[in-house]
Amino acid sequence: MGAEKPARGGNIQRAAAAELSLKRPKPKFRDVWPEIKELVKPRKWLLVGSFCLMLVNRACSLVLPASFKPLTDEVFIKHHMAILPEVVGAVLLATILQGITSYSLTQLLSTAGQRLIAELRTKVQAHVGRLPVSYYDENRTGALVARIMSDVEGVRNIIGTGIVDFVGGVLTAILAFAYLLMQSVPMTIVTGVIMTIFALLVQRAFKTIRPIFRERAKLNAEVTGRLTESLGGVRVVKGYHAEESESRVFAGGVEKLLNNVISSLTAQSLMTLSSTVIMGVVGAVVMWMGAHANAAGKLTPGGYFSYVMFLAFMTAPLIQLVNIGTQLTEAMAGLDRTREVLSEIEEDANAAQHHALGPIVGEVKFNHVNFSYVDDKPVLHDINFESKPGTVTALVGSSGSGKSTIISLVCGFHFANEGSVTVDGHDLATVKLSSYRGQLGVVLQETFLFDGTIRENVVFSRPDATEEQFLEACRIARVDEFAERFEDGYQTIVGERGVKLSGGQRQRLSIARAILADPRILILDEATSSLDSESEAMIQQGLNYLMRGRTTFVIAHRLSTIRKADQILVVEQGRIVERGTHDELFAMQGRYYDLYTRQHGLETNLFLAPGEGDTVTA
Ligand SMILES: Nc1ncnc2c1ncn2[C@@H]1O[C@H](COP(=O)(O)OP(=O)(O)OP(=O)(O)O)[C@@H](O)[C@H]1O
Repeated sequence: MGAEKPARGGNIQRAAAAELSLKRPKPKFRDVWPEIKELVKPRKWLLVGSFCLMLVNRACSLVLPASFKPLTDEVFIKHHMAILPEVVGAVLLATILQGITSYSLTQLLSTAGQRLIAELRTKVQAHVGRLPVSYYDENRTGALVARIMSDVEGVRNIIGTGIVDFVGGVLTAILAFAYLLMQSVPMTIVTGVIMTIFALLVQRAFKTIRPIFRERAKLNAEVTGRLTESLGGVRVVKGYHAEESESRVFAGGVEKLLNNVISSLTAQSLMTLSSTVIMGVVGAVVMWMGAHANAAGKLTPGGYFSYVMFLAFMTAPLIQLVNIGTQLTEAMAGLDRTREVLSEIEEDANAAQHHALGPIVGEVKFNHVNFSYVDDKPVLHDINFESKPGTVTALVGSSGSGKSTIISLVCGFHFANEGSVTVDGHDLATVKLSSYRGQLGVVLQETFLFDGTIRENVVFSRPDATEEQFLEACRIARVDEFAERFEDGYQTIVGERGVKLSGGQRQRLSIARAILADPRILILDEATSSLDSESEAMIQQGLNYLMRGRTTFVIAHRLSTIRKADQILVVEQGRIVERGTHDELFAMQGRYYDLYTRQHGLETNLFLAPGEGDTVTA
């Protein structure tokens, strides 16, 4: 059993992810092929249709160069005017068909490409949402945003115009090459050799450019991530007058990005330069050899012009391939990173976590739990306690002692390395987390609010709540008192992270949210900040209601909560050093007594452990 648990799995997952990223420094076409196949499969017929259109399009494009031979040899030189209408008619018809097919291709493929981006974004976001908390601990928000929004952008080139243009280009080149061979074998062999060298150069250039693109996406994510953080933390930035240093950090990131773009631009312009030179060389060779072939009576003037035109038709797609190749390279790099994210194991995908919980009563037990975030750095040691259904367990202790970690284990964010955490007798490591989390409610110190309305923020925990249930929750949590005073009532926008509300209002809102969720197990991380006594009283009333009949875990700071707790666990350096009720612990005159009496003189209703708040040791 033990070996299957996701806690160990968590470390294994991390190691596997690290190993995977080491193993895949560069995406190869065959690596991303399964993904491409998956994307292409539902759009098979669209692509088949597009290829047919492409065939017509490319065949039509060859009519014009082919017309040069009869036009020059028959019409211009021999004045056979009878064939002129046929030649002109064929050219006109072919051009019109070419135009129509080009238009349809762009329409069909661009729409399909954009739709694909939307689908892929939704898929990646949903997957990221289902990943374990440990994944978020290790990845920056900005990087995740880039994974979801930018990385999938490039794939439009795979389904979109990129791949069809690519194949179309190759097809035209082959057709043109066959025609050239029919006209003059020696001239075609010489130009063929030069073109092959060019193609090899292009391939090398792709190899150089690919890592630059990978690096660019990484830099982009870093710069965007830092920018998001500094904009989000504007109050701290301004409070410390750190605008300039933030600007410097940003400028540094932008500079790196610029250098990256410039290095890829250099490679791209080198490719353009070499393609121009190659065209010149091929042109000169053809001119030289064509003139000699004409003098020897082996090539008519019409044959020569038509040859030159076909050559141009063969070279143009080759040069176009440089562009499309770059786009495809970019798309593959993006797809590779997307695949990396999609290959992360979702919380509920762990085979060991198969047990779907029905409604629970909320009996939580820690059985000799040891836990570490990082190997060899244990955070919890032999944690052993039981919380009976409907009771309050308060956790107190110094900062960094492991209180939040215990709560994380109750929430199933992390799992015990040794021992087990059980809910109603079921080991959380074997439980389908989606069936458990629906019965869990959290009210955290850092209230998490969206930039939406008060209503949206409350019903977030239960989107299908009725109007009565919503209003009842707001009334119990005393949200009604301030919400109804706003001009827009419950439709008032709270601002990013709730900046337009006071600390107390934010807390009341998050209590309403938890009341509406009606959880069996409640997690409370009380705010340490002093609130005025009126707010405090209101919040306490809401909390009292909320805690009633639920198994509550609270990182407690308010004495009222602690006094009322059925058991208090005093945590120090990852161990429970004392346990009991307030009266029992107080009478013991141990660590709890110490913490309590030291702080009591400073705060009347606030219990601050050492290291928390602005405490002065008495
Ligand atoms: N995601 C993490 N990765 C690695 N170590 C962590 C992580 N979260 C916490 N820790 C470490 O685990 C230890 C316990 O932290 P925890 O947050 O549980 O303490 P706490 O008692 O809740 O502290 P506070 O009261 O200050 O919030 C600390 O040493 C901390 O550095």
